[in-house]
Amino acid sequence: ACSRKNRNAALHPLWQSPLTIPGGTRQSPINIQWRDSVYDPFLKPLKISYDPTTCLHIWNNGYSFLVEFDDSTDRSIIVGGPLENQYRLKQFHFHWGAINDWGSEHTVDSKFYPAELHLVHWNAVEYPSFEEAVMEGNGLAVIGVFLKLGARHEGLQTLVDALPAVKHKDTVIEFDVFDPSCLLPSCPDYWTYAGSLTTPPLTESVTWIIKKKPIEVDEDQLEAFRMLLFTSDGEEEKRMVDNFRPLQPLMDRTVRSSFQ
Ligand SMILES: COCCCN1C=C(N)c2cc(S(N)(=O)=O)sc2S1(=O)=O
Ligand SMILES: [Zn+2]
Repeated sequence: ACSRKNRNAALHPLWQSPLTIPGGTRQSPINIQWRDSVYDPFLKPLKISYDPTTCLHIWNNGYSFLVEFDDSTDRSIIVGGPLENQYRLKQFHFHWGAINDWGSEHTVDSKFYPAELHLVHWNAVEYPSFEEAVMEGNGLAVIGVFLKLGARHEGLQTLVDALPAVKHKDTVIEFDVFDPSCLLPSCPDYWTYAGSLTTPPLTESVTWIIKKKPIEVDEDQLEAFRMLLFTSDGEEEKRMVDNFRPLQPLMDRTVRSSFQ
């Protein structure tokens, strides 16, 4: 069913139409209707322990910029929350808009934020590799954090200062110490639901953990994201903006909250 909201979502050239995989019953992103979310008292607090020295590099993959981590050991993990196992940090990336009125993938009560951070983790307890975990229903756990316009974020600035070096698609820069927990809000509250990757292969393998509180970044920091390019060096320049997927139908899913 193509709800009114879907028609409003910016249809990005990458998504000629709201792409859903045939038979997809748990696609992401979704609108989180606060009053329809169900408080689950059995949800545990999410425990996050990242080792900043596992940070490897920043990579412009032509869709977003990814900060990738060494996931060969359990040095950077999350556990608890809705998760049965511990999950290893693989990478984090962002989605953002051309202007501040939109840019996030998830919405809350149909409100878009100017950007959204995704911290991608995989279930290394049950699966031998990230590639295999991507194909399994409980293979991935992604923490989503909304970014709102406000004060300058000092932790993010070290990342922003490196972005000019990865302006073009398929450029990489070494980035060897960064603690992504500085990008998380201090409030422990989150929503959680069963969903999918929001970019191809769109596999339905993600336990989403969406933080209720946004972090604040300033206009210059959002503009730094917008000066990245989708295109390689030498190609006609296309600014990397609006790299978010349209909202997908909730179907037979319940969004649970860790808070009342
Ligand atoms: C074998 O690997 C297949 C590629 C999987 N990945 C690529 C993405 N585009 C991607 C998007 C993700 S998102 N936007 O749903 O967090 S997570 C993620 S990912 O897990 O890092
Ligand atoms: Zn993402």
